[in-house]
Amino acid sequence: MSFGFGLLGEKLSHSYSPMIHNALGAYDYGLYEVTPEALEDFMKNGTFSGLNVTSPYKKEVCKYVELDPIAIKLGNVNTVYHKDGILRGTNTDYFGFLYLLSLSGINPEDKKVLILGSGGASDTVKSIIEACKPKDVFVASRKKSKEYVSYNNLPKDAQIIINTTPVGTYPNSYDTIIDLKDFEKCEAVIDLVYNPFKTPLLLQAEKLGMKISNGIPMLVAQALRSAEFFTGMSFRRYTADIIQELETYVKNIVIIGMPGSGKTTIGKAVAAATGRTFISTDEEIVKRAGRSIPEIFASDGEEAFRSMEQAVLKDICKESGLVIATGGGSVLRDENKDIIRCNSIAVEILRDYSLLSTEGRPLSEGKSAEDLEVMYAERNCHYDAVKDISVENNLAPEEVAKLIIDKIRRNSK
Ligand SMILES: Nc1ncnc2c1ncn2[C@@H]1O[C@H](COP(=O)(O)OP(=O)(O)OP(=O)(O)O)[C@@H](O)[C@H]1O
Ligand SMILES: O=C(O)C1=C[C@@H](O)[C@@H](O)[C@H](O)C1
Ligand SMILES: [Mg+2]
Repeated sequence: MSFGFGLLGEKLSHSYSPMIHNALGAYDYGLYEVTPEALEDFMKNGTFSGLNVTSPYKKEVCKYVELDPIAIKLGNVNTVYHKDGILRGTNTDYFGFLYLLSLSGINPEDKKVLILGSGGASDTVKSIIEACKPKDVFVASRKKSKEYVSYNNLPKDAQIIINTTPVGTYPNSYDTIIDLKDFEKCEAVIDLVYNPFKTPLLLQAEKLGMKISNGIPMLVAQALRSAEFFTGMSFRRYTADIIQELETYVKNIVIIGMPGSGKTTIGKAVAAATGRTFISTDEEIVKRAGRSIPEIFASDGEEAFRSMEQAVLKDICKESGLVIATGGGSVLRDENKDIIRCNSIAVEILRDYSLLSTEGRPLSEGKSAEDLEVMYAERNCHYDAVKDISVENNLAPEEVAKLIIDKIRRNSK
């Protein structure tokens, strides 16, 4: 077996590591999905140049490599590299979490901290949190042991909560591990998950006014530190730029707006200008149902249509890097707002009421410009709750697309 650089783990479809490492232009980096039964052979006989290691192998891999002091202290390895003919193991997650914590402005000193999960990432996080002089640290685990609290008996007065479990990771992007309503004293939530951008846990924390951070800063900082072990070159000065580029690149661009405002037209133009794949949720509903939208409304009613729309949104919005045109009423259901926001930048298309197309659109067909203005007044708060940016659709579609791309770039700075 011959391997270059890459990420070793069991299930890796969610990982942005190849994107980060390949962006450095210094080496080729791939994904090595290996089953537990094949791990020993991979570690002993694979002639790879260097590895990152992720769940569930960070502890297991320790037996195949020469550990440095930080890996010994944490008892887990996320970076494997060759030096002086020896296969060595270190831990750059430590460095990554330190970076995340300082960027987040969350200070654990004198706070009650609850860490969810007891795997490799949990040990790393705990070691850093303990060095910050917290009031108390609790680790929640499904394993029964004196050192852990159980999920049935979590400390409800925790002030900082850190999720180190994979719960909420793509493709199970809508799963959540706890309900923050039970934690009245909680001020800040860190979720090490980075795909989706905002897990349901982070979206809830944001709504409750808590400070939040996802796992992207940690992912990028640990990757660049690993790259130093792989190549002997320094890459840290690129950390902030890569975080920003990654955010813009991986988020979907979701187009929202009134029926007939140009969501599909402009969405296609944005996809053409960026090389992204375009998907229309309405077209997907029609494909799945085998009927047109007016037919679905006529035979099953609006609620049934909205349920089909929600199922389609859930499937599409958890993907990355797409342009997604939604139906005009998709923002009306509260659950859809979170589905749209979890991994996307939302762009609202605004168009003069007199120019809105109404033909074949069950909720606006036959309505005057005045009626449509009333409809917008009723819906405006829903569009506002979801949108990141808005753009007037009063130029050629290609020009409107350029405005959107430009606004997204400026918005992410
Ligand atoms: N910038 C534009 N210039 C010229 N025509 C446009 C522009 N934007 C949209 N249109 C036209 O307006 C009509 C409605 O556009 P489109 O179907 O893209 O709207 P939509 O918001 O996707 O509608 P729905 O709510 O039904 O999904 C189409 O005939 C489209 O060609
Ligand atoms: O999901 C990923 O790509 C990774 C996650 C962490 O385990 C990191 O330690 C690993 O290097 C890469
Ligand atoms: Mg459309």
